Amino acid sequence: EITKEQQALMKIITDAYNRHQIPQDVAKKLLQDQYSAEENFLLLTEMATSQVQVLVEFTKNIPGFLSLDREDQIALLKGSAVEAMFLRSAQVFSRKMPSGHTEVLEERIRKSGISEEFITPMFNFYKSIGELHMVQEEQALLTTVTILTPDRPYVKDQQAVERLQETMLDVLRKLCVLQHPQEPQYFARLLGRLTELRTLSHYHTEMLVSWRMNDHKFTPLLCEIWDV
Ligand SMILES: CC(C)c1onc(-c2c(Cl)cccc2Cl)c1COc1ccc(-c2ccc3c(C(=O)O)csc3c2)cc1
Repeated sequence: EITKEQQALMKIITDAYNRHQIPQDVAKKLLQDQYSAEENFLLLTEMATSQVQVLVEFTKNIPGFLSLDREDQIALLKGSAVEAMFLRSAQVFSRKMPSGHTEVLEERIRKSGISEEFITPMFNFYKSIGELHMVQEEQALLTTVTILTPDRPYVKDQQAVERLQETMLDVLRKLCVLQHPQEPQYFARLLGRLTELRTLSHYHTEMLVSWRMNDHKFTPLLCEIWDV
C-alpha cells in the first residue's frame, strides 16, 4: 500500500519532472527545414545541451539528492546523463508529440552521422519504451531511479545513494502494481529497460568517438558531462 509520505515523494518528483522540460522555442527548432547531416548534428547538440540543463534542474528536486556529497552529485549526473536523455527522448517518441516533433526528431537522429549498428538498438529501445505505456509518475520515477544508480564511476558513498534509490524503487514497485494490476511482471519489465539503457550508454560512448573522429564539435556543457 502506498503510504502518505510515498504519495508526497511521488508528487514532488512528478511535478519536478513535468516542470523541467526543454523550452518550446528550442524544441521548435527541430521543425526548421534544413536536413543536412551537419545541420541535424548541430540541432541534436542543441537539444542535448538544453536537456542536460533541464536534467540538472530536475535532479536538484529529488528529495535527498542535495544532501549527498557534492562530488558524488556530480558523479551521478555525469554517469546518468546519457541514460536519462535516452529515457526523455523515448518519451517524445512514445508521446507522439502533437507538433510533429516525433517524425523530425527520428529523421534527424537517423541522419546525423550515427552508424547503423547504433541506430537499430536505439530505435528498438524507443519502441520497447513506447510499448510500456508508462504513466508520467512512472516515467519520472524511472528517471530518478536511473540517476540514483550507486555504482557509477567515482561515486564515493555508494551506500547513501543506494538508500535513496531503494526508497524510489519501493514507490515505483507499488505504483506499477496499482497502475498495471493485470500485469504482475510490469515492474520487472521496467527494470529490464534499465539494463538496456546501460548497453545503449556503452554504444553512446562509441558514437561520441566516431563523431570526434569526424571533427564534430560539442558544447562546453556536453564536453564537461561526457569528458569529451
Ligand atoms: C550531442 C548530440 C548530437 C547527441 O549525442 N547523443 C545524443 C543522444 C541521442 Cl542521438 C539519442 C539518445 C540520447 C542521446 Cl544523449 C544526442 C542528441 O540528444 C538528444 C537529447 C534530447 C533530445 C530531446 C529531448 C526532449 C525533447 C522534447 C520534449 O521533452 O518535449 C521535445 S524535442 C526533444 C528532444 C533530443 C536529442
